[in-house]
Amino acid sequence: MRKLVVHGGYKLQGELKVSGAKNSVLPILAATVLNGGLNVIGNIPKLSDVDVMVKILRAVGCEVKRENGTVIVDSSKLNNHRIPEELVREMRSSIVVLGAMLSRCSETIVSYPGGCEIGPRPIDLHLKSLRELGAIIEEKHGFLICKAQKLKGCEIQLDFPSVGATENIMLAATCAEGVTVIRNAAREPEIKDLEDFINKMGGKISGAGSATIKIQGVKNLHEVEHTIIPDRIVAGTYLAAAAITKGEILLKNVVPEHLQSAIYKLKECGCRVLYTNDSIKLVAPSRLHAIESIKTMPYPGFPTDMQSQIMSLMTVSDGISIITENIFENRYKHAYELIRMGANIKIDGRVAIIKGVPKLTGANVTANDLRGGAALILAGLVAEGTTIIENTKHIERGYDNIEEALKSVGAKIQRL
Ligand SMILES: CC(=O)N[C@H]1[C@@H](OP(=O)(O)OP(=O)(O)OC[C@H]2O[C@@H](n3ccc(=O)[nH]c3=O)[C@H](O)[C@@H]2O)O[C@H](CO)[C@@H](O)[C@@H]1O
Ligand SMILES: C=C(OP(=O)(O)O)C(=O)O
Repeated sequence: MRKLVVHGGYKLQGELKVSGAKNSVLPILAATVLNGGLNVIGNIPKLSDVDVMVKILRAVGCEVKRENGTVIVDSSKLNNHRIPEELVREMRSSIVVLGAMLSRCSETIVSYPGGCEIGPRPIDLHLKSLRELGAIIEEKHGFLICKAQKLKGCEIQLDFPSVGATENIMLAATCAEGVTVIRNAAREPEIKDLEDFINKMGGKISGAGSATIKIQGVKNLHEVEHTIIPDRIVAGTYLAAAAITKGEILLKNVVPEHLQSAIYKLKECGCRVLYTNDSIKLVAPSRLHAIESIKTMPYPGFPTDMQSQIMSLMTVSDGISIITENIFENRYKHAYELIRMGANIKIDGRVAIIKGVPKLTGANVTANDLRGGAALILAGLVAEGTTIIENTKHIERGYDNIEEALKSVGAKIQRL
């Protein structure tokens, strides 16, 4: 099992370029099966989740070439409708291949998806919506056997603005007969990126980024070239890393607009944050202030994917901070690891109360999920002594070489 060793106490200073967004690249790679042709996609991050999605595409018959940061997918020879179970179980977002495959094939078989353990992650909204579009889905022995002769556009009201369900509907409805309208759709920037990608291949989608998305089904799609948007959560993590070490950082290749809720909280804890259209500069204070209330919400609210990292900051802030995790039921496993490093945190259901301490101390800790792992790196950067983080495979799902990035701005961190 791989480990990261972090020697604390070094201020981060310098410039970092942000990689492409995991949560954009995964549904966009799934969308490459739609056109039955060539897809050239740039700004692809090196992530284990991307490796899994590429394996899924190859398993269904796509030809996939990877050259540096570009992936070229030729989906013209799709010849298998069964998605290998071991791949689907490796990550949650593999479920979006369902909508894309149903658009291309009259039948597809997938298992229930896996992913980080951050609480129950049902797919009822995905299945209900796909059924409303006309898919017949049987659930048997952990598999979903899905059939669709011709999907038909319809009006779909989501009970919750689920990111994955919104994407699955967009993918399935792209070539459906007639118009589909999604109400209470997710508004994340990655949804807009998926809309842009599908439209570039000839789809007719409008409204992404708002709560109502309209998809006019089309008969034919063509080849496409696209560049993935920067990862707002990676950007937020780097800003938090600079903040916790009392450092100063300039991020390039970033969309500040996508990070407004995180920037707002970083300012609330005393950081100076300046930005242009595609860069953000953060200057940390000599002591971070506590934040009275952080509540995770669907975009544009504070992202659940930044909750763990902001918690690390709060452990060494001046005062008491309160976090409420509204999206996932069990996303506080990192808190127990932070406590091993000297943090003062009380968890009560969805609420975490963090009393800032003057210092953390290095310890042996375990990354139980992706962002929890990132939070432990941040804590390690400021802790006295050495922190050893085990089980880093989760971190590799979402960060493209995080240790090299942090090293380049002054962190002392190595992989064992
Ligand atoms: C690959 C990707 O884009 N992952 C992101 C996506 O995950 P994902 O798409 O899985 O997240 P959703 O927006 O679907 O989930 C949000 C909430 O809705 C619930 N739910 C969802 C679907 C469903 O059918 N039924 C249901 O009850 C979930 O259990 C959760 O409580 O959005 C999450 C919330 O911003 C982020 O943390 C993930 O990083
Ligand atoms: C929870 C996350 O991802 P996924 O939905 O892919 O598990 C995340 O990116 O923090």
